[in-house]
Amino acid sequence: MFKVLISDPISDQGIQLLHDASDVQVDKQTGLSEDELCAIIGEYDALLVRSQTKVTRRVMEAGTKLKAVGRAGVGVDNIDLEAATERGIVVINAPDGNTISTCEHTFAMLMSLARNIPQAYKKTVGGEWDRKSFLGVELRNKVLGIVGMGRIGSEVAQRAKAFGMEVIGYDPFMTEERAEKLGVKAGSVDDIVTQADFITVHTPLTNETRHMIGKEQFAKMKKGARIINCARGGIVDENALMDAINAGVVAGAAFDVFEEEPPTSEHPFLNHPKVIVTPHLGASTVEAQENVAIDVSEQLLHILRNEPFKNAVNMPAVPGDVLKKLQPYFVVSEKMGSFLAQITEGALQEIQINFSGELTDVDTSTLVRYILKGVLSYHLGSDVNLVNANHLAKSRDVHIVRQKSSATKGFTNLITLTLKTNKEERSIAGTLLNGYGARIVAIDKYPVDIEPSGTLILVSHNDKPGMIGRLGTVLGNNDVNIATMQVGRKIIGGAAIMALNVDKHVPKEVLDELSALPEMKTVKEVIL
Ligand SMILES: NC(=O)c1ccc[n+]([C@@H]2O[C@H](COP(=O)([O-])OP(=O)(O)OC[C@H]3O[C@@H](n4cnc5c(N)ncnc54)[C@H](O)[C@@H]3O)[C@@H](O)[C@H]2O)c1
Ligand SMILES: O=C(O)CC[C@@H](O)C(=O)O
Repeated sequence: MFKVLISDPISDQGIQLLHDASDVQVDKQTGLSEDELCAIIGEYDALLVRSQTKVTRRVMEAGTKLKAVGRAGVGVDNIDLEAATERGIVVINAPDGNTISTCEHTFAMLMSLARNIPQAYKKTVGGEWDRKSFLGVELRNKVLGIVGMGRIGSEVAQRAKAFGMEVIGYDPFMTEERAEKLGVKAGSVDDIVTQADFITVHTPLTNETRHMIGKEQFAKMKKGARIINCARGGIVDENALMDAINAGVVAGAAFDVFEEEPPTSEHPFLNHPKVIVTPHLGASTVEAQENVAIDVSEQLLHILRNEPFKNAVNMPAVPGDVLKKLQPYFVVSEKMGSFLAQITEGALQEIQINFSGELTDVDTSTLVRYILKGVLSYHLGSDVNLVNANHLAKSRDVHIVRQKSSATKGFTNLITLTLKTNKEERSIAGTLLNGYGARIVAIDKYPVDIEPSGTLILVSHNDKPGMIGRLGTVLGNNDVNIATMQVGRKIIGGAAIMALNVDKHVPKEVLDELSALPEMKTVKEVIL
């Protein structure tokens, strides 16, 4: 008999499947502290949670029989995936079940914002018949900017079109063809902030998306724009938004999610007449809660019964002998993918992966997963893992070309990656040097020798005297210390690159100052 613990309020209809299973005993205990959960989790084969239960490393360690953790929802921010992977615990989620509810909540917020419904309701029930203060705006012929055109963003676009809105969508994975299929105009964040009357964000929270709608974007924003966030707190900079509202640039905002949840009673959104809020209710519908509970219950049953399952968000099992050969390449593979994603511009179309030398004789599909994880995490954040990396690439029409060749350019092993986007094609090669660890040995076919770790600056420029000095002066003036530096060129005076390991994160203003130097082409910061 398998024992399943449900530790958050989850739809009873959704978990009926577990109740009906003759080989499963279901226990429900909600509101447990970490200590209380640790004290009982040792008896259970599976744990089913929503977002309240924090499934920490301690909980995983106490769960000595635990085979699976199921999250009835999308975000797995409350589950320590690394600890689960280390202990061989499969973590699954329900990525599709609450898409429509969250999309509809976004629209409810958008319309409430356009017509001041919460503010008008408050006054009316307070006894005031105020028909002057709440002049709204129509949606028809207005521009909606959608940042993040995944599951929810695409559904929002479809509904906006039914309201006669013009939609501009931005997503690094959205090609012109997909935009056309969805009936939206593909634009940049800049296009959205300068042209949109309503802006809604639907990305995960990653290093790249944190504060992606911030001070700089509000400074360029179309006057009177309205902002909606039903994705994750922190994608829109809350302080910068308040300043923009108070300065009269932004006409109003509707937020379901906050940088800190729940927000404190002093949070400026809570009593501002132009801001409307809900307590993370995007997925709170009968249907969504039933859907996610059904999806996750089905998969938990498969895992417990040792049957094939889907929606795993952590690592697949790798046979021991293969693991031994591949393990030394895991980190370099992922870092190479991340490196290349960070320096390549445009919508991703193809990833070419070539293994040579001693890597030609082994099944490298796990390394492919690490590479894809590195590439895709840059855009999709912590939602990407070794189990779903292939699927995510495929579902976004990213073509993966795997090759093996004997040409090693003198190295015992070599991994060469090429990313093709709608704007450019860039490549890097990396190796594991016996006794010296991982090295990037070529960038766009320029030979280099770079340790893939920490913070790097990658510069493309024209090979002219004085370039190194000018760059060093700008970094020195801004207190950025250079640890190592590599210069690569093919011909004297031609195109060249510089790669620098620096001791700290380089502020955007400093990167802009470097980009403005004569003969510079591109300057990118890479964080590994
Ligand atoms: N409020 C709620 O209750 C609720 C419910 C469900 C989901 N969510 C959240 O909504 C968000 C979207 O969920 P989804 O199911 O549509 O996810 P999804 O993975 O289908 O879509 C996210 C999209 O964001 C894009 N993206 C990543 N980085 C980007 C960037 N820098 N700029 C533009 N686009 C970028 C990705 O390419 C992807 O297409 C997630 O943060 C999710 O956790 C909130
Ligand atoms: O209501 C919930 O369970 C959170 C929903 C949402 O944030 C998710 O990530 O699925």
